[in-house]
Amino acid sequence: MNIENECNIALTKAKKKNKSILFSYTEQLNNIDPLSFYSSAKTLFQGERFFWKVPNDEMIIVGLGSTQTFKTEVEEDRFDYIDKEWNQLIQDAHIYNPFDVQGTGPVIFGGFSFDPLSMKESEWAPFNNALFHLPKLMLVINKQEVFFTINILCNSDDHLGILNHHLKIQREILETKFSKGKNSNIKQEHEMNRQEWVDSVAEVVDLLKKDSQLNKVVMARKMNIEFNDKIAAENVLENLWEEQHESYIFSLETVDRCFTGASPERLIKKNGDAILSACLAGSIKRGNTISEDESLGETLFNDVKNRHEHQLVVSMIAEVIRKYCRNVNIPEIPTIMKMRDIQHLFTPVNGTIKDDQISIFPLVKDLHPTPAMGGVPTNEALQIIRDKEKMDRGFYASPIGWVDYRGNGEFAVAIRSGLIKENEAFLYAGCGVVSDSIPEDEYFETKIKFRPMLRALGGKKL
Ligand SMILES: C=C(O[C@@H]1C=C(C(=O)O)C=C[C@H]1O)C(=O)O
Ligand SMILES: [Mg+2]
Repeated sequence: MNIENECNIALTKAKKKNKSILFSYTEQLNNIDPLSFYSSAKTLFQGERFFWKVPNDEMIIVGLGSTQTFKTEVEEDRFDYIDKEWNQLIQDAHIYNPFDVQGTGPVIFGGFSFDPLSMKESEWAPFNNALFHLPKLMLVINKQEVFFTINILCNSDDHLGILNHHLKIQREILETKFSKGKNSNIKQEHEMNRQEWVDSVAEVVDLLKKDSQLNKVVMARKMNIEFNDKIAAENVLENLWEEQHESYIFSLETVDRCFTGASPERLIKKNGDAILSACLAGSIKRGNTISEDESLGETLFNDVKNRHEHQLVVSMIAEVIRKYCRNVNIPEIPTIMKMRDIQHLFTPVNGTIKDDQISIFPLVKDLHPTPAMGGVPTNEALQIIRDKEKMDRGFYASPIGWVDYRGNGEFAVAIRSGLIKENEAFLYAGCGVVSDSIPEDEYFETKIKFRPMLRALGGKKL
């Protein structure tokens, strides 16, 4: 069997070098349903699963188990840390991957905390400042082609039994039929006091008015929901898939927690030397009729406050992308992106990377947080967020995504998201506050942004 021969090469290398060597083997398979694949591994791999789907379904990745987990508490350098650790592992790896397709072969999936210097809350503790899994088993569906990768860490004293063990697990999961459980019932919802939040936004508006150097601060709030029984992350994911098909759908599990959501916002994509980013900021609700919806879209497009909020994001992203890319292309005016519950101003950005040896991590590091999540200037805005928000955003509003061994990858901004922990869910929503923001309107905007997660959790009829 080819896989045995290849595994033997890795085992020999591990013996010769007297160290652990990553063995990664990719093959093409017939169709597998990604959600069933994720769900079937509940018993075996809960706490070590991830899920990723892009808006047009061109890329779906499901990872199960963890051959290696990369976690760090370092602050500023958390991006470099993951980049280095990942590079070190793949440098000596034995990789069998005959496919020249992005996302195949060994891939890590994970994300970063929003702000390592913010206050810490216990619900986020196991995520650290960065958390990535290299899965044991991974399914990748790239433009309808199905690939399956198995990753094994071979120690110097291991033998072929290690491969058989993995193949047995693989068979077990592929043969498991999963039946969807019922949604849990909500016991109670708790939001931070409305007036308190509105007041803190008003304080930020005052700061923005007083200080001409300060242009924008993104303020978020959280909602805690308690359920009668444990929440099934698989159900939430399936609901998000059905209800928010136009979004990035993601989940990242660790220990007894699952961070999941449906984000409309790409941070960065790298495919060879092609770079894509997106500016998304400025929001308005959807209309009840086509004509009301169109007229709301027009109002958004012509609204000075929202255009300003948006332009601040475009300027910053343009600067970072120009630093790394040539042939940068950014339309002069935004278009309207319509999601199920909300419409946004949207400007796509693309370019060609100048240095093709560079990985995606430095771009992620320089882009995060964009003024769609932090503010302008970044550091001043972050300090105000720490002072005024008084909560731990955890991985909310942060980069979440994947990187393959060739340095390709994609990160979305993890908004419209929530953390599920047994029978509790913590949902987050924020909005760009500028000097002409009306605090009550910003409250309403965050209310709309909670909807995708609330609906997926079986919350209020929306
Ligand atoms: C911060 C969020 O969304 C961001 C803020 C927006 C705004 O203020 O108009 C729009 C899109 C997102 O970039 C969120 O959904 O929590
Ligand atoms: Mg806004």
